[in-house]
Amino acid sequence: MAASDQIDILLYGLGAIGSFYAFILSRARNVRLTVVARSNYDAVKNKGLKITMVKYPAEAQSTFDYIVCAHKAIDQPSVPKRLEPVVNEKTTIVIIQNGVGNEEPFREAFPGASILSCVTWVGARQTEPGIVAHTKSEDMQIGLFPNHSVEASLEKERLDRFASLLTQGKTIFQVVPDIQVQRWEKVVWNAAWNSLTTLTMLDTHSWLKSSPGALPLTRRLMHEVIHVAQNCNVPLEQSLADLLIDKILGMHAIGSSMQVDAKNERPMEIEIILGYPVRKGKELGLSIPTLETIYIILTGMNQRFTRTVI
Ligand SMILES: NC(=O)C1=CN([C@@H]2O[C@H](COP(=O)(O)OP(=O)(O)OC[C@H]3O[C@@H](n4cnc5c(N)ncnc54)[C@H](OP(=O)(O)O)[C@@H]3O)[C@@H](O)[C@H]2O)C=CC1
Ligand SMILES: CC(C)(CO)C(=O)C(=O)O
Repeated sequence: MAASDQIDILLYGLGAIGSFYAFILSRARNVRLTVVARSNYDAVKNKGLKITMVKYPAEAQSTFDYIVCAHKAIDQPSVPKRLEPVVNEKTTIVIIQNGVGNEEPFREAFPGASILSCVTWVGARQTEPGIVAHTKSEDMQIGLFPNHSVEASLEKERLDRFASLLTQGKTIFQVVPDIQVQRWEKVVWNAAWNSLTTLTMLDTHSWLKSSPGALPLTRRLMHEVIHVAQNCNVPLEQSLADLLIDKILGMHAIGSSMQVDAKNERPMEIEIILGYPVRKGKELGLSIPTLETIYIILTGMNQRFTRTVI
């Protein structure tokens, strides 16, 4: 392979979703993949996978064409600093996480970089260190978080190139014109199902059947997030709430990645799923009492799991 054809990718956060997409990217031609693994470093290293593994980005001692962030968005603003040694003027950041506002700390730290923002519907879980079960569905939407200081043709080239790797990796995905629509749609879903399955420790269907108030509360919560999105100029319809409720009722009952975190007493992604919409809603003077209440209670619960991240 000519060095100029090689695409250097760093995958940051080798958990359930990171492992899934590391597998996809490892199937693409010309990709040299390096992964940053933390707690599962030894377990994965001992399996002899043909990928380069490091514990800290700086250990890679090179820069990357793409840095795929699939870590939990727990303390998002702390991550760009750790990636600084491996970012250069050609690096594109790819974010595969739930939540909204995830891109902002990266744009602030790397104002010249392109950012690709992804919403995945893959359901996966790391059952033991280094072992990941793909539990349900496979779909992803990807789009630019536009950077007006980068030429539009270059941004598109970077998007197309990454999309071609996903195609070669044989995963299901769509390139979309305004990814914020899909990010907010997914956050309406996560704000409801992740929060309510975590607070109750029930699956989605048991929660909905638990009392006559459960369905209306779920709908109210979704409507408030949609209201915030609309006021942030993201064109969602209020009818999305009923679509998402019908969607869940048409599926097997599920828990959520947040519920898994709570069961494992690990920090939960409260800020990017609830905190950002709450802050936006308050800035805009919107009435969001249900969303705010759920956010405050989950923030309290999260205190039990908060620990120092190294
Ligand atoms: N799991 C799912 O079904 C779905 C998850 N998502 C989203 O995908 C993203 C990843 O979730 P998921 O794969 O489930 O999470 P996991 O907990 O399985 O994996 C997260 C990985 O990132 C590592 N990590 C976390 N924080 C940091 C950090 N600050 N620096 C370096 N590594 C870090 C963890 O290491 P360590 O083990 O050492 O903590 C772990 O290996 C989240 O935003 C989640 O909401 C979206 C759709 C579905
Ligand atoms: C897998 C899925 C789609 C289930 O709601 C999810 O996003 C999560 O658990 O965080």
